[in-house]
Parts: sequence; C-alpha cells; structure tokens
Amino acid sequence: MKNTHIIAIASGKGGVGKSTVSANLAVSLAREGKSVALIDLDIYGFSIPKMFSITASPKTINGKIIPVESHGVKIMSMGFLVKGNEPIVWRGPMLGKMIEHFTKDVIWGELDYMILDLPPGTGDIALDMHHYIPQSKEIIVTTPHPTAAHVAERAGVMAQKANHDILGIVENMSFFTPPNSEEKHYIFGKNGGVNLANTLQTEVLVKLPIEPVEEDKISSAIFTEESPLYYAYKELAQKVQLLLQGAGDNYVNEK
Ligand SMILES: Nc1ncnc2c1ncn2[C@@H]1O[C@H](COP(=O)(O)OP(=O)(O)OP(=O)(O)O)[C@@H](O)[C@H]1O
Repeated sequence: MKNTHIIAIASGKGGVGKSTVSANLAVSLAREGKSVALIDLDIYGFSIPKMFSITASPKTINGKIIPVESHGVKIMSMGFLVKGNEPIVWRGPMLGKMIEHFTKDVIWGELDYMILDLPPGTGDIALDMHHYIPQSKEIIVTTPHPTAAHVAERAGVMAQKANHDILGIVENMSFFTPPNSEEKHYIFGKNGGVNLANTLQTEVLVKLPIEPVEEDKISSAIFTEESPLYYAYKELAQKVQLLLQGAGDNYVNEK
C-alpha cells in the first residue's frame, strides 16, 4: 500500500460525528477523483454500512475480500461480517487481528487515501492502530462543547505520544442556522475546537454546521449539493489534500 495516505479519524467522546466525518471526507475525496478506501474500525458501534445504506456483503476471491463500493468509495466494516444487528463480543487481542485482516486480506488495489473510522476514546483499537499502522496521520473530531473538547484532548495526546501527525481538528455541530435566517446559533458553545487546536498545536480544519436529519432519505448521512455540509466537506477534502501534498510515502507496516 505504498503511496497511500492513511488518515485515522479519532474522537474522545462518542456521538460527536466521527463516523459521519469519516464517511463524508472519504466521499468528498472520491468526488475529487481520488481512489479512496474507508475502513470502519468502530467495531462495537459500527455504523458505516447504515450510513451508506449498504445491505450487500463483500464477495471473496481466493480467500481475499473484495470491498463493497458505494459513492465511489471502497468500504470494509465489521458490520458486513456479522448477522443483522448482533453485538460483537470480541476481546482485546482479536481487535488487532481485525486491523491486520482489514488492511492485508482485502483487495484494495491502488489507493490514494485510506480513511480509518476509529472507535471513540483511547482504547485497544486506537492502541493497535498506532502499532500496526504507525504511518497513519490523524484528524480529531469534537463538538465545540468544553467537555467533548476536553476528552478529545486525550485522544490527541495519545496520537502525539505515538508520533502520529495530527492534521487538524474538525469541529462538528459548531452552530445552527435556522431556515430563512443567516444568524448562527452556537448551541454547544463556541470555542471547543479552537481551544483543542491550540492545546495540540494544530489548526481547526473546518467548522461543520448542525443540519437536521432527513429520515426518509436514502444514504441520509452522505451530503449532496443541496446541503451546506456538502460544501463544508469539499473544503475539508481540499484542505487535507493540500496538507498531504509533498508528504512522504505512507504505507501499512508489512511486519
Ligand atoms: N453536523 C451534524 N448535524 C446534525 N447531526 C449530525 C451532524 N454530524 C453528525 N450528526 C448525527 O449525530 C449522530 C452521531 O454521529 P456519528 O455516528 O457520526 O458519531 P460518532 O462520533 O461516530 O459516534 P460513535 O463513535 O458513538 O459511533 C448521528 O445520528 C449523526 O447523523
């Protein structure tokens, strides 16, 4: 997997939008003509298949898995390998095996970007990721809420201790603009992302607005041109590409 930029999307708290950011960053990079993989490593709380409305299981050839493709992105998730909505009851060491399996036993082809949707917090998967994919860069997702930003700091410090570059902070659910108004309402506070960026000596890459969910829409978590989030994610994808321009090769640890 030489020449592939690997970006892990991390957060401190759950529910701040890490999977939504992972999915939409992957789709936006694919829209820019890049070859993109998205691996859902949120093993206990996988949601990527649902976000893309994927019901098909991946096929295999000679014991290797062919990822499922949606919105131009090649996707692997634990959700493809379990029946229905069954909970996963794996213990620590098996998680590392899964990272190895998903990075090495899947036919990814040539990739420009591999996006990893990590579980929230600083648990086993994050530690294994640092071990198996030491070249990975990180984006930290937080809401502006002081508690979310405070907990996200731990994920950031862990990345720094493992010598992973932090590309920046995505502040999600930053503000709400009511219909027919331009006024921004800062529901969760204003400074979480900036404060976190200052503490981790990085930058806020983008501030994403709160957008009401359209429940009846297929793939409602993937934003199209009608949504302000489409343009915000486009901006994020372009910033990420700029930041990684000229960065050295980035590949999975072959050991
Ligand atoms: N900008 C946004 N505006 C409105 N709703 C959002 C926004 N971003 C995410 N959400 C919603 O918030 C919920 C949590 O998002 P998501 O699953 O991406 O979070 P997460 O951090 O990955 O959570 P976990 O780690 O617990 O799985 C989802 O229902 C998602 O649709």
